[in-house]
Amino acid sequence: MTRVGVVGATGYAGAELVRILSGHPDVELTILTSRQYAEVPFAKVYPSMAGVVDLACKAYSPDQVCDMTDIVFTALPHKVPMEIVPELVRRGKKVVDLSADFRFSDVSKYESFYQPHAAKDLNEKAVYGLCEVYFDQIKDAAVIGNPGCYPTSMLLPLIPLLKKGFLDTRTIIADSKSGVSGAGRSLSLTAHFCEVHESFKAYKVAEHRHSPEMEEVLSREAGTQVNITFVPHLVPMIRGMLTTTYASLARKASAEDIRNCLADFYSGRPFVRLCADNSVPDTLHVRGTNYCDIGFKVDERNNRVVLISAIDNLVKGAAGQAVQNMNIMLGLNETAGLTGVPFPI
Ligand SMILES: NC(=O)C1=CN([C@@H]2O[C@H](COP(=O)(O)OP(=O)(O)OC[C@H]3O[C@@H](n4cnc5c(N)ncnc54)[C@H](OP(=O)(O)O)[C@@H]3O)[C@@H](O)[C@H]2O)C=CC1
Ligand SMILES: CC(=O)N[C@@H](CCC(=O)OP(=O)(O)O)C(=O)O
Repeated sequence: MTRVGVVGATGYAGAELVRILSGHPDVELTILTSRQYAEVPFAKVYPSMAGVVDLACKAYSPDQVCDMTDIVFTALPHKVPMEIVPELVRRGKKVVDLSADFRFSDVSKYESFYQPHAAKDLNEKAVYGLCEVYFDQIKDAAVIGNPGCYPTSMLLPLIPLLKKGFLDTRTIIADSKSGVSGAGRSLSLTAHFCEVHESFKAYKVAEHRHSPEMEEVLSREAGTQVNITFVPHLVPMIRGMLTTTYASLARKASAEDIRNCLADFYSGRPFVRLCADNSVPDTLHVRGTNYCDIGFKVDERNNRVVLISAIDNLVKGAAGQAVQNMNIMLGLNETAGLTGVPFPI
């Protein structure tokens, strides 16, 4: 059995990793870390895990984590992983990092939207873990920069069409709605019940830190600089993310052309589902799963395509994709641990 540790296990993304990994057939969870809950049983922090997870959290110690693991997930705030991941890798561990610290090829972009980078050499070797696009590079990677939730939901429908030249790359607008768990477990006024319940608002309009992440990947895949306008919204639900992306067509394309392009690209890929004609993705249909559901409409009057995608921000947008990356890195079945049947409602 491969031994697995989760650093930052008590946050929402970390806890979701614990949920998925505790049901994984090929790995054993050996260590969970947290500062606030050191020595506290994980099932006391998350009572739903009683009888499922019997580990107590530990304060982070690199020696202990290295002794007890073969692969480590870091589910920590940005900036913390770049301080600890280099030592883990030096000591032979594979790492899947859920923060933005290892997502950017161009470190200057990271630095202009986040902070100075303290592990530039390692960052050069890291692979962007968008599994359906970078499978071959992920197989051999020592460090994965697990994609952001908004980028995952927006890149999956766009990339196949971009690569086939269907889109006018100057016209892309993406509009996303996220559940509040996307903001993490730390207390904040923004995520306060009275501030979000019965509320629906945009935030960081055209200046969210995920825009440069999306643009870097889109530009790489299109072979030309792509700039987008991205507007995130917060909606009063716990988990789920719905993204609507609008782009002008660069050439005439029918609904059949768009469907064939998406279907070809994702043929045989277990976690991307194309919706039937005239039906649209719904966050309810992917709740708790690693699926990304994609629907689209060709707006013929305006020569535009409208793409709609739904993911669970904590699963395909974070922990599920991280486990999918681990499976690919370890040569396991890509779906191992991720095949739970969706809730019908
Ligand atoms: N929530 C989501 O939907 C998504 C999250 N992510 C990414 O996953 C990572 C974790 O996010 P999320 O779970 O939401 O965040 P949370 O705030 O819920 O959890 C953060 C975790 O890190 C620990 N932690 C916090 N500060 C530090 C620190 N300075 N040093 C060491 N440990 C620390 C916390 O435990 P303790 O304080 O006890 O140490 C906790 O376990 C982030 O990088 C986030 O961007 C990515 C995609 C989606
Ligand atoms: C609803 C909400 O607040 N969402 C977070 C993004 C989710 C996330 O954790 O993204 P990273 O992995 O890049 O940090 C935000 O807008 O900051």
